[in-house]
Amino acid sequence: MVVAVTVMRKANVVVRDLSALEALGGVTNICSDKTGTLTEGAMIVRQAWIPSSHVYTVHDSQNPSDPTKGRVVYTQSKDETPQEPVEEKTRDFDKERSAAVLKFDVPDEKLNISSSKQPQSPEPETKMTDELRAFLLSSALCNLATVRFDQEEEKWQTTGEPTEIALQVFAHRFNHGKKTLEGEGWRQVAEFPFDSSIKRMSVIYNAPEAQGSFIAGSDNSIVFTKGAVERILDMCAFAGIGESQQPMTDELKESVLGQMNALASQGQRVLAVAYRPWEGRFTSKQSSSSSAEEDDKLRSTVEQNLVLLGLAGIYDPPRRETKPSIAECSQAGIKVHMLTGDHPETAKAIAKEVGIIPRNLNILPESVAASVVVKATEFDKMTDAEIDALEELPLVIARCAPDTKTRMIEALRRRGAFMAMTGDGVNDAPSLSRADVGIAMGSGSDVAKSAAKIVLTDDKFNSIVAAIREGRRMFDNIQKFVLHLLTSNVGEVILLVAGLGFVDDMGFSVFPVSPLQIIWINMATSSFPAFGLGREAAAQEVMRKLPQDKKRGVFTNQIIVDMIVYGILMGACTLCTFCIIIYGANGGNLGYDCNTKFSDACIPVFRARAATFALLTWLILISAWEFKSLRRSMFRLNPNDDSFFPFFRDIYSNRFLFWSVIVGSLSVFPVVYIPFLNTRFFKHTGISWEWALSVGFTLVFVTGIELWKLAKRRFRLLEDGAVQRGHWGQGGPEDDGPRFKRTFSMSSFKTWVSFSRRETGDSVMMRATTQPRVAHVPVQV
Ligand SMILES: Nc1ncnc2c1ncn2[C@@H]1O[C@H](COP(=O)(O)OP(=O)(O)OP(=O)(O)O)[C@@H](O)[C@H]1O
Ligand SMILES: [K+]
Repeated sequence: MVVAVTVMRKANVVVRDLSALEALGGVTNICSDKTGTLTEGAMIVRQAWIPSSHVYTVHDSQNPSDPTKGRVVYTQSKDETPQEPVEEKTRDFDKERSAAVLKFDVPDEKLNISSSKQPQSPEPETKMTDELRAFLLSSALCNLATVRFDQEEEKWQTTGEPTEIALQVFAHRFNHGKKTLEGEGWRQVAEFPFDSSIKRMSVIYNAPEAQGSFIAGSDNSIVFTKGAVERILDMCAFAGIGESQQPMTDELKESVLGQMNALASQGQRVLAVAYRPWEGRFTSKQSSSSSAEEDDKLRSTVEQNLVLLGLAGIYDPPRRETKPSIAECSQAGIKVHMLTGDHPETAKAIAKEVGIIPRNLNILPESVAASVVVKATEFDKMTDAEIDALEELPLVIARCAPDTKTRMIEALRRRGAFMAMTGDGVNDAPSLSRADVGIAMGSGSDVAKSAAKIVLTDDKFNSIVAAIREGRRMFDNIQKFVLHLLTSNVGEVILLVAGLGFVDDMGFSVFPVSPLQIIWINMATSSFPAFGLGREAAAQEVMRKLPQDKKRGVFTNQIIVDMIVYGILMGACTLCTFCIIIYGANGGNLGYDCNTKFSDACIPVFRARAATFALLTWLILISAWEFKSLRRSMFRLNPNDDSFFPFFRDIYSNRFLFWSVIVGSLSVFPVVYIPFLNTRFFKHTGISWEWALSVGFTLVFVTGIELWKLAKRRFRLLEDGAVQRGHWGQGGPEDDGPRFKRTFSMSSFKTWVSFSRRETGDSVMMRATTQPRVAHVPVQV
């Protein structure tokens, strides 16, 4: 366990409760946040849309905190509906988007070379307009993030939330950062902070003399608001400023929402930016109200009759490691759900990118496809019975509130799932403590951290998967440890109970092994190999089998049957050795009072004991090597290793186990031969030809175990459940299109051919509605 915790520290996982790590091994469902966990958490404003005016697009920016990198171009829209230019952009952007993931870590020099080679875009460079200025004012001022150039370190430093940093950096591109503006005389008079349940934030500013007049009268304060589009839009009465200002009609609303969908379906988080001139000066008396209720009332009077200034599309690329980790989960029989505060379209686009849902939802059966992506409001409206009636729980829940997370946990629990839940916010604490395993982000709030059992210092999703692998390894090793312990106990009990039948002339039962021998074996020799088993590395297939059954725990059928089979084998081997020496070689001479004293009459019994003791010790030690794998041969632990005899390398890979077995085996000799000690305490004596029996039966034992393992493999006895990947495997390459373009080989070509054949025409529909495709992943073959 301690070993495991140190390993996990290195993997950026802090385990606050040891049992949590083991529990993680049994997780069947992971509910993950999006921002920062599945994605980089480094956001860039990619597009800004200003009503009936312009679309600004940021190109070639790889560093999310550096406003000097990249260039901004805009597209003038002549039409009233700005749909068209953006659609043009979409193609261009798509290219960029997939590239963005790859580009993020590339050193700047390299990027500059490649970007300078690109033909210059014919699009006009940006010029400042009042509309843009108003948009920037609101983005920069309704914002708690800071962006500054650190002269000493020669790089851009940012603080604050990624969403806000993105907007602040965007404003900096036009020299409209908050610092600059406040330097010009903008003064904040009130703030209504962001809250993830209302998903918006507002501030009130007083403009410097004459500066604010282009959007408000010079004596007025100005309210700046930003937040989730649907919410802000409902509070807007107008869109645009100056001559192009329009009242907010249903039609206009539709068009803005359409615009938002266009941005969101590219995976961008879309924020609406708005403002409102306040009648006269907003005084601090109004803002320093006493009760929370009055605060709310004030807030709702402030946040109404707004003027929409534009939309900002903010992109947060998925982490490169996310998709493979999700695929790993899927192979391990673990489902990944995404619970995000973002808009459904954004959530859907990102979920597709990381492989939580298939790119083509049609490959799912209709009944499932309908509920893969749901909005939290829909989910919250459903009754428990309705949720339980769903064929599958949603994989993506958008616009998620903290309560939704708790409901999801309960729904999962009713289905017998064992779930891990991530969270970072203060109001995630209830769901974190209610989940079977709560995982907090290192960057998250302290409340979340103290409610969670596990903290990810690096926030990354793949660290969760690493922790699960570690949990499963621990579980496997505990199983091996237990099997080792119980097998030796069963063997000893069989030997001792059968030994009651060896009755000497006085009518006493002669012990086939003396009490001190047993104690010596249990304490001195067999405990070290047992610890050694606890340090075994993870088997290759730890992440290819179903999570352990929480109700069964360590005692699976396989462990119980193995324990009985190996225990009987051990008991039989040791009994045979004793019997051969007493009855075969010495005519059944059990001597006289041989349990207590050494005499010439007891020599046969003492010699038989020595041989039995040596054998028992060796069997227990060698079984530790055998239990490195429950199903694979000790002589071929790694099926992919094609060296002729990998035995010594495999055995030596766990040094501690190796040496404890070797030293333990050799310790038999002094124990048997040291005079006085042997006859007086261990009640055995030096032997000669009997060694052959000990060695021979050790070989019999190993052969027996190998045969049993072979039978288990051949007849698939006592297998762990195979992972059924259902309709579709998460994170899989299935819907990535033809894969052979990237790595062309004969076999990949064959799979592609069979894949495209399956995928043509109505066979898709057939598969979707009739036969779920099931991929069997064999376990421990
Ligand atoms: N600083 C902010 N100011 C105003 N609105 C914001 C701000 N940050 C986020 N939003 C809006 O609130 C929505 C949800 O944000 P929230 O922070 O609750 O999501 P999240 O929990 O960070 O997302 P995820 O679950 O993906 O990590 C965003 O989609 C956005 O529309
Ligand atoms: K979050």
